[in-house]
Amino acid sequence: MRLTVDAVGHRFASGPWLFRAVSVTLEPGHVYALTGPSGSGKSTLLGILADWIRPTEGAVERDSIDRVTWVFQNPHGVPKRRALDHVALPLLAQGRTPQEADEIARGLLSRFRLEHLADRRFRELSGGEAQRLMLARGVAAKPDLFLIDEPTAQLDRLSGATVNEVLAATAQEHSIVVVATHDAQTREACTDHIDLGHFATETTEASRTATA
Ligand SMILES: Nc1ncnc2c1ncn2[C@@H]1O[C@H](COP(=O)(O)OP(=O)(O)OP(=O)(O)O)[C@@H](O)[C@H]1O
Repeated sequence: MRLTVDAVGHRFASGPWLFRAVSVTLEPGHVYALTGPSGSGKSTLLGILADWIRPTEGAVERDSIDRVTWVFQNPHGVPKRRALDHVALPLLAQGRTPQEADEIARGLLSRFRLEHLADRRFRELSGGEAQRLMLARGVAAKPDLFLIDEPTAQLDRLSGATVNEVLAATAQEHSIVVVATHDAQTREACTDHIDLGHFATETTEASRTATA
């Protein structure tokens, strides 16, 4: 399994180039931090990796990448459902028995430091707890490509720190993980770093300065 990004560049309609000549090879087992200034195209590049957006130039080669999971800034759960159920559901969908699913889900909750909250309803979780639950659920879904967009952006520093502490737990042997982030601590928690700022073009820089 591998994702090869070859000389990729993107601009929307007649807008400026967000980035050009991005070439990286992403492999399972790694957690890649994708950083860059606001508006540099981090979310756009995630969309390109997921095959939701066709890049203006260049190519993305997907070798055995079928299942893609996203975690967004705002954790979305079912308010009345227990934390445990959120993680067990993808396991049931994979054909696990309810007993197996619960057992694996409890292990994942513990990996993301949520074991004491297994029976808590989603609506009763704090922002940091809810975001950690989304990471646990994402791992349970066993995606080939796991995209995490600004996981700490909506959190205060303390809650954000609890998310950063467990971020490395998303690493899996059979999963490529990419985390778009502004947060220096989130970047530190990842195993690898892709700085989109390096791939900005002069035009992009000029237009950003002009609009700053
Ligand atoms: N569908 C679209 N059509 C036109 N412009 C778009 C579209 N999606 C994003 N953009 C623009 O492209 C630029 C990059 O957006 P993107 O969300 O990828 O940046 P980002 O680095 O993730 O930003 P942030 O860190 O603020 O979330 C922005 O100027 C945005 O307004």
